[in-house]
Amino acid sequence: MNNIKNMTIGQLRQKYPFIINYFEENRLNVEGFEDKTFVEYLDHFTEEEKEEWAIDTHKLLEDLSSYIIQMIGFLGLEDDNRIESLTILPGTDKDGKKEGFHELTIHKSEIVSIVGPTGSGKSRLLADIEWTAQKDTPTGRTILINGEIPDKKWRFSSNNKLVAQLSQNMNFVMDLTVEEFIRLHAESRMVENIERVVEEIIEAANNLAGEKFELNTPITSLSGGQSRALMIADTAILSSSPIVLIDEIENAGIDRKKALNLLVSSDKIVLMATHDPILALMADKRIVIKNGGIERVIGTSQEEKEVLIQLEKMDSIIQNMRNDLRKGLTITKEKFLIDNQ
Ligand SMILES: Nc1ncnc2c1ncn2[C@@H]1O[C@H](COP(=O)(O)OP(=O)(O)OP(=O)(O)O)[C@@H](O)[C@H]1O
Repeated sequence: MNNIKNMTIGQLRQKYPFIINYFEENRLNVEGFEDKTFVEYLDHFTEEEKEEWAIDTHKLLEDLSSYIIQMIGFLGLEDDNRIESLTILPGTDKDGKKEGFHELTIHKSEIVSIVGPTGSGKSRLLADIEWTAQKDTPTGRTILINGEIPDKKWRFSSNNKLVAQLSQNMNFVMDLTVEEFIRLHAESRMVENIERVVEEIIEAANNLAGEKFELNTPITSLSGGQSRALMIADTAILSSSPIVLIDEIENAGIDRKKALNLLVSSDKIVLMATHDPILALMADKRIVIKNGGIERVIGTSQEEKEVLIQLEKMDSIIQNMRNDLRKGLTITKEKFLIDNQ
């Protein structure tokens, strides 16, 4: 909260859209001062003006902080920037044996992949994080937020979720168009410039999806890949959740690299369970799960990053081939010969 004084009015309005009401209530016209801090704005009044309009700068500044704190409390919103890290403390594997790591802390803008055989417990780890487990799940793990035991409110608040889940089954049942869906979400988040957000989300989603869709497309008629793309764009741009959990993004028919970049660029902690080598190596670290327990945590090496570049080339060949086949074209050797040196 200390940095309110250092934020520009534009930044304040973006972070706390309700703040326009404060300016209105106090009959302060801040137009044209978006690049100035609130203190700078108040300083622009002359002594005569302050007297004439009874402007008490000191009080206005103090009231602004209280107003923001009260509104956040009232609306059940949280300052998501407060989340800097997520820590996993070990529990036990399926045989009750202690897990093979001491503690794992993941910071903002980090991507961690979760690998392991089918049924080994990848989804269970994501579920532990979502529930902010406190030795009260089958694994006995403990989840800390910013190094501390998190408030239980995270578990139950629907408006203010710690975690956004992007799961394989993204079947919409609501009878809404894409635009109505985004608007509804934007309104519930009290976004100021809804039009802009709607535009941004549809653009980002179409950038991820193979086939473009329109604002008036009913969400029930989106393909699996398109609804995935919409949810990822919506989560990156509009969700207040600082942690994103992804279970199996691979078959979604979207540009996986762009999707991850979009999520990470919005300062989120991203954890994804995956069987896909490209996604596994794109992460900064990977958690290896075996028999229900975290066996080890591996940092992605420089050599692996180099292999990843090759893998991405191979992948783009496959993607192009897929697109050509979809378009009814034939496959030629020249176009798809892999240069393997
Ligand atoms: N440490 C554990 N102790 C007890 N049960 C566990 C543990 N870890 C996982 N399980 C259980 O094992 C089962 C399989 O786990 P899970 O569904 O997480 O596997 P998965 O790795 O996600 O599989 P897939 O790759 O098929 O999606 C679940 O019922 C889960 O609750």
